[in-house]
Amino acid sequence: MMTIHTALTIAGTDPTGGAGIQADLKTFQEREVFGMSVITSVLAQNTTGVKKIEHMSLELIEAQLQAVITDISPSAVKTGMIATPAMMELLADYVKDLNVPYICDPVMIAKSGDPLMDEHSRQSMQRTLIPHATIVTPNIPEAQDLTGLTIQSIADMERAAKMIVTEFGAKAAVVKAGYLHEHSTDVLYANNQITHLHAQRTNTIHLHGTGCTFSAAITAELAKGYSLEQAVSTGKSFISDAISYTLELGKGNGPTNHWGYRLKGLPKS
Ligand SMILES: Nc1ncnc2c1ncn2[C@@H]1O[C@H](COP(=O)(O)OP(=O)(O)O)[C@@H](O)[C@H]1O
Ligand SMILES: Cc1ncc(COP(=O)(O)O)c(N)n1
Repeated sequence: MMTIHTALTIAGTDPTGGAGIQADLKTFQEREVFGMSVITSVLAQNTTGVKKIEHMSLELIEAQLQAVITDISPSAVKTGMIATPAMMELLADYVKDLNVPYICDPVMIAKSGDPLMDEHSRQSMQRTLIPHATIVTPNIPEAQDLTGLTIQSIADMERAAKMIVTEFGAKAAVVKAGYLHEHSTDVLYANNQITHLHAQRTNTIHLHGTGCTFSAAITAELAKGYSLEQAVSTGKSFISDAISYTLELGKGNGPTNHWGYRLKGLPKS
């Protein structure tokens, strides 16, 4: 019988489909992993920014989790936007007990600059979710916030990735280069080793949901049983194509192309 790989995302929503739960599910589907989702916050957002946020109650989040895990067990689990310390406490117990690869995308602010997490949640993330993570996937501002380091170079990214593992207890960390502008070399620290993930930088404003998409692709590959190094390398390739085969949708900073990976080798518009 065919093995079906499954992945669960626990995150907030984006009705325009570029970020959050929607981006995660599209990515899982593209990677041929059966996607499932638990919604923590409903957002009215689009490519121009976040208009309104409503958090789900802890009871509803837990009821969603129970509904999924008592029926279909996920081969890997990912968290994205987790806005409050109470949600983090609840989820930490679940990700620990699930005992499958856990990908923690420490979402703090949207590219539009809108905050997606309470100010006082930042320390909670370190204490609750990060110690259980198979891999943490911060962008530069998130890595700075978590470690207290100033990150301006690849060497700084290496220091931050190592610190997330050695001081906060995650198994691995990949610090993403998006905010650095001069390159898109991400830095992975896993199994006591630094790896640089290079990709051509695309000159575009359409970067809404890049972090969600990248971490969802890593989740899908870990769900299939690939190693951390293989999963992050496929994730990097997937996000690079999603960015370079841009769709130019929306009135602001548009979404990436979740089927870009399938267009490899074809001319870009
Ligand atoms: N302009 C770009 N060209 C190519 N890759 C990019 C570009 N911007 C971001 N990336 C890549 O997209 C992924 C997500 O990074 P980033 O945008 O920093 O995350 P986030 O969405 O969490 O802020 C990383 O692999 C990063 O290197
Ligand atoms: C629900 C949700 N989760 C995460 C992001 C971050 O997206 P970006 O990669 O653009 O910073 C977002 N805009 N919305």
